[in-house]
Amino acid sequence: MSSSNKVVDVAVGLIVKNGQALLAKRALHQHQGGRFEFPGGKVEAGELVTTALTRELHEELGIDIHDPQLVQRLTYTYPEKTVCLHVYRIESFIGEPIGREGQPLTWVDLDALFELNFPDANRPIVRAAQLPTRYSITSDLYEPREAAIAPWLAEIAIEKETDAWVYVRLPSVSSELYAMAVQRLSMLRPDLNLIAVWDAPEALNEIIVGRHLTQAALLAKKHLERRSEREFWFAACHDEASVAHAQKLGVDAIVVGAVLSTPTHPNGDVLGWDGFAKLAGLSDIPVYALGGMQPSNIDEVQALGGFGVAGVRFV
Ligand SMILES: Nc1nc2c([nH]c(=O)n2[C@@H]2O[C@H](COP(=O)(O)OP(=O)(O)OP(=O)(O)O)[C@@H](O)[C@H]2O)c(=O)[nH]1
Ligand SMILES: [Mg+2]
Repeated sequence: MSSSNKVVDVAVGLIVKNGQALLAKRALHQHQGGRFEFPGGKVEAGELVTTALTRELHEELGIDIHDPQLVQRLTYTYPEKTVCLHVYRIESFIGEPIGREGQPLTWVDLDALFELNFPDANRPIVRAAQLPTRYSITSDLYEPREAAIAPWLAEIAIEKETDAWVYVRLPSVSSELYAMAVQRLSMLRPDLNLIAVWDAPEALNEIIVGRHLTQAALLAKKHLERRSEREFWFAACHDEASVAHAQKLGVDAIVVGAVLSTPTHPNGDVLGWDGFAKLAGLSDIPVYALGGMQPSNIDEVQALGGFGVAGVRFV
């Protein structure tokens, strides 16, 4: 293999403060010059990726970072070279960032990142930057009829935190009733980022942020057609084959479980923490842990290579 075929590992910092990300502008003479970038740089031979991240952000910005969280590993082939961007979210650092190499810096609202000119590899980073660390799931209607929507809404209205991402999971209902429930929830709680089941009616596209594939639907899917760049796809994965397929398909994040047994699924197949760590390690995209998870499990989940927690009842 000639050296030009080698994958260049790059440590990339998604530095977030007050809902904004720190960007630099690449110099014109650089690869993908003149475009915005997330600060970072090449991993040196024999260097740990996190060591490279700490070094690069110190060299480029003069800051010392704490507790970087792996978001994704993104491989992209440019005409000139192939890069693997190891993207870490950083919310804690010491020092005020300055462009120590003369590069201009700016803070940009996370949802405005979609509008900017980044290196071609970066589109998935912009989407991943929007993802929450909590993936909330609804309980089902108590029975599959319209009258059950009102009490269901009342529960959700008090249960879900402001701006939560909520997967509307109603396995028992028809698609008409499903659409009605999602529409009414979106009117009652316009702040929520609603995720519909993968085959929900197209009429919901205006009010949802994305769709969720069950593992069976994921495995049956050969292509993923994103309706817009801002449409997020999630998929449930319970084994290695589904984790691999989700990545091949290009979904944005996966929900892996069941990590622990729960009252609602007492006899289901349980991965345990070891099983979760194994699947999370195989994933280059963000992984949510599902099954007996609470927001307080986030540190444990992230220590095992996960990104966030998923669950029906967060307290
Ligand atoms: N830092 C950074 N690099 C990116 C991004 N997206 C992307 O494709 N890259 C690519 O990753 C590669 C390495 O990044 P870099 O040029 O920052 O490397 P570096 O800091 O070590 O710079 P140097 O080699 O000029 O000293 C470049 O080919 C660059 O185009 C991004 O968002 N941030
Ligand atoms: Mg750099």
